[in-house]
Amino acid sequence: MSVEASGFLPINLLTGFLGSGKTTLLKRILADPAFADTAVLINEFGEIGLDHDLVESVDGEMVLLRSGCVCCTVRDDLATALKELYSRRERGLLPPFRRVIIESTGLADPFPVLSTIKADPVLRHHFCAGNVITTVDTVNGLRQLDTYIESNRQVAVADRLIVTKADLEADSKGDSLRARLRTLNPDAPILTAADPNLDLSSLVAVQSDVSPSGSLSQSGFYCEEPVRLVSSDGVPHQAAISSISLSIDRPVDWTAFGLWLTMLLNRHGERVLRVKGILNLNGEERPVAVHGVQHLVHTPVHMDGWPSEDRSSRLVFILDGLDGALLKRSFEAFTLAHMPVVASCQIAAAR
Ligand SMILES: Nc1nc2c(ncn2[C@@H]2O[C@H](COP(=O)(O)OP(=O)(O)OP(=O)(O)O)[C@@H](O)[C@H]2O)c(=O)[nH]1
Repeated sequence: MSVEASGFLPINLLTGFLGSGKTTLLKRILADPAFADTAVLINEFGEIGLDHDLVESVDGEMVLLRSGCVCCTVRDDLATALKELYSRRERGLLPPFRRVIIESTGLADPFPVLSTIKADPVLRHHFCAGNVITTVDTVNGLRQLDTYIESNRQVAVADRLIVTKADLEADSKGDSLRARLRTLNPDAPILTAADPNLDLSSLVAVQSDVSPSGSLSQSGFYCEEPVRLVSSDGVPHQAAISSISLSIDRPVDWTAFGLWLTMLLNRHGERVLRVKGILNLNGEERPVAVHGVQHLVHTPVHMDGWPSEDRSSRLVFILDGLDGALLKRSFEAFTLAHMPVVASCQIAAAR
């Protein structure tokens, strides 16, 4: 039975390690009119969620994007968020979206996400599995696969693997990454994000045959026996991972900030898994989005405007074995002298 005939709403899981390009790919999908009837759930790690804003939405937990897509943030319970979304659609409170894309956190082990959908009888009644799409960063991907079990799981479960940032690396590194991906997941097509002809429809696809129960066999969504992958030292890495969120309510000096970030990543890049933020810079009307992944700092981008009334600068760091309190103190010392910084640390729970 075709998906349309089945009445099930397909769910695509968009996963991939921290900073590997999930939101970038999501924005590309949502910008395509063919996907205007999409609902997006963004699952965020860190106290200050930023992806929601970086998709250029307005504030609030659930918003209607300019493209007509629905976007909301999941902080606690994925099953509840999906049911709420479906219920609002049925009651005519949301447009009749025809698919859901879940952007997982970069630290997520995809299996619990997938089994949440499988295990819940209500969800099984309304939703079916679309492709699991996994982004892998050419610059940092091999090291992340060497170090983080979650990265291996994200690759193993994929129906489509998207290699990102190939434009920033030599071809030989891209070739090594592809070879590694092939060993972890021999079946999934490996596609390149930089390819202007990347067929988004085949990414956001659904297996053509949907059984009435909604169960699908090919996708990792319905994997009964999760693939067992063991990290090199056998230690779960989540234990050392923490996040710190910094919020600064006065404009930031770009030069001082840039110097501080460069020094931080030069010294501790291995342990700064991700930094992303929205900055209110001295002399700038529009906010600037900054992104870093380990030693790599991406070119800062001026956003179209502030996503909400909040004009404070916000930064989220995800750290592996680096003390967030020390990082905050260093930030204050370098960039803000004695300006107040509101910060909080939390221990990560990979979802
Ligand atoms: N040059 C280049 N930059 C890219 C590519 N894909 C993503 N980026 C950049 O990488 C940075 C991180 O991209 P995001 O899309 O935010 O990554 P993410 O996986 O959503 O990050 P998290 O949600 O924090 O895990 C941004 O600065 C992007 O512009 C790519 O193919 N080439």
